[in-house]
Amino acid sequence: LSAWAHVELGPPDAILGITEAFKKDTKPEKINLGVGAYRDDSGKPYVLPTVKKAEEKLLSKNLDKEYAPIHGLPEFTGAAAKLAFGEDSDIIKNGLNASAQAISGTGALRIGTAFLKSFFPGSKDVWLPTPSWGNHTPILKHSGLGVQQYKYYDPQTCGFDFKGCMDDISKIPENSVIMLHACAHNPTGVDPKKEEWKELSQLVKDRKLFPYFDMAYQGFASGDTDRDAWALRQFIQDGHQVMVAQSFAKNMGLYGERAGMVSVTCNSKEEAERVLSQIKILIRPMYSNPPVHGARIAGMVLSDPELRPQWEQEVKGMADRIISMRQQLVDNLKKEGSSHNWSHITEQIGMFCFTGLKPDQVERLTKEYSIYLTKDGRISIAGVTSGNVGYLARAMHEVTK
Ligand SMILES: Cc1ncc(COP(=O)(O)O)c(CNOCC(=O)O)c1O
Repeated sequence: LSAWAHVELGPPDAILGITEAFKKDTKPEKINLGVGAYRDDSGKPYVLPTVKKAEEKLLSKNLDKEYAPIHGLPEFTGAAAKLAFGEDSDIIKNGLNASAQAISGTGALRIGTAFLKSFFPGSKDVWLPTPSWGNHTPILKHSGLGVQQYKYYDPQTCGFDFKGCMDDISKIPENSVIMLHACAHNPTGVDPKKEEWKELSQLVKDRKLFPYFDMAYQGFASGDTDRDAWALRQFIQDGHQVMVAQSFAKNMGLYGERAGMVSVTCNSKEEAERVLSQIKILIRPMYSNPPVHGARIAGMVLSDPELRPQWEQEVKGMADRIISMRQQLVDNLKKEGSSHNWSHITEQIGMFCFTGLKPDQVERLTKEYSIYLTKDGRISIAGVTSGNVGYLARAMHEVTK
């Protein structure tokens, strides 16, 4: 008898399953709105010119392939910390961040939650917004933490349930961890307004909660890296100690290079050294040390005086295309004669849009129009182009009449 006779077939990943079905579809007008990766206006993946330039510069340096330090390449971690906290922040000036390069944003969350499991003095429950990124719960479970949820999205308005969120957070037991999406909430695209963030910060402080920011889209949401880090920096300014997970998958297009970082803010440089020493002890038996290529690219793009401003323009270009597609989709829905209020499509921000379409309407979009999206009505705006936005609007109008 085989040792694996008992192993069951696991459920397919919901998002990858959509891409499989999309690939099998032979209709020329098919559209894939499931994938959470940027596409240019011709529907192709986009390698940023500054990333290509950085790779050429790296190649000419004839670098070796030696191991990186357990906590990553300093030329990457230093630059990524400045991007998150701000060049002239106290955190950076006083060396108060314990930062470790991670296997992209997922790895940053995995290491950060493993650190919380071992060292967080309070509850081992982490509170997620409802809904949250599908991978948050499995990552928390892998780290042996509990998962709880607080209200966040309002299906009535397809917007932020600020009141429900505040009510739920005011009931979270003191000394718990609360996960917050720094910008471009996945899957809803719904972000709190600045005034709401300020009230959330005060309440999180009153409840003595520990904020864990997931910042996977800095620069990709609004087009401005400082604007997208505003909530994180506001919380720090309000006196919170935070943990933050960064990803360069979207804002630098380094999806498959797996460049990310986890940071913990501390009360002194000495404390940051103690914290980092324990994070390194967690990393060593997990994967020992991180991949160097993506980190070298990201570190160079962020630090090179010629590449950095160009990158800021390129990430703004991606954000602007997404924002323009949101507007064009709403304009086309109006042109089709839809009487629904679609303003949430332009009020939401980042890669994704929670359309408010019901499962049966999603079903019809796929079956009758070969438009692929997740059952919850989430569409990746990156999959919308000036070439298919008219067809998408017509189909959405037809199924919501
Ligand atoms: C909120 C959030 N955190 C973290 C991450 C981490 O991504 P990575 O590990 O690629 O950096 C992601 C990437 N999600 O990818 C799109 C999707 O499938 O919904 C994310 O959306």
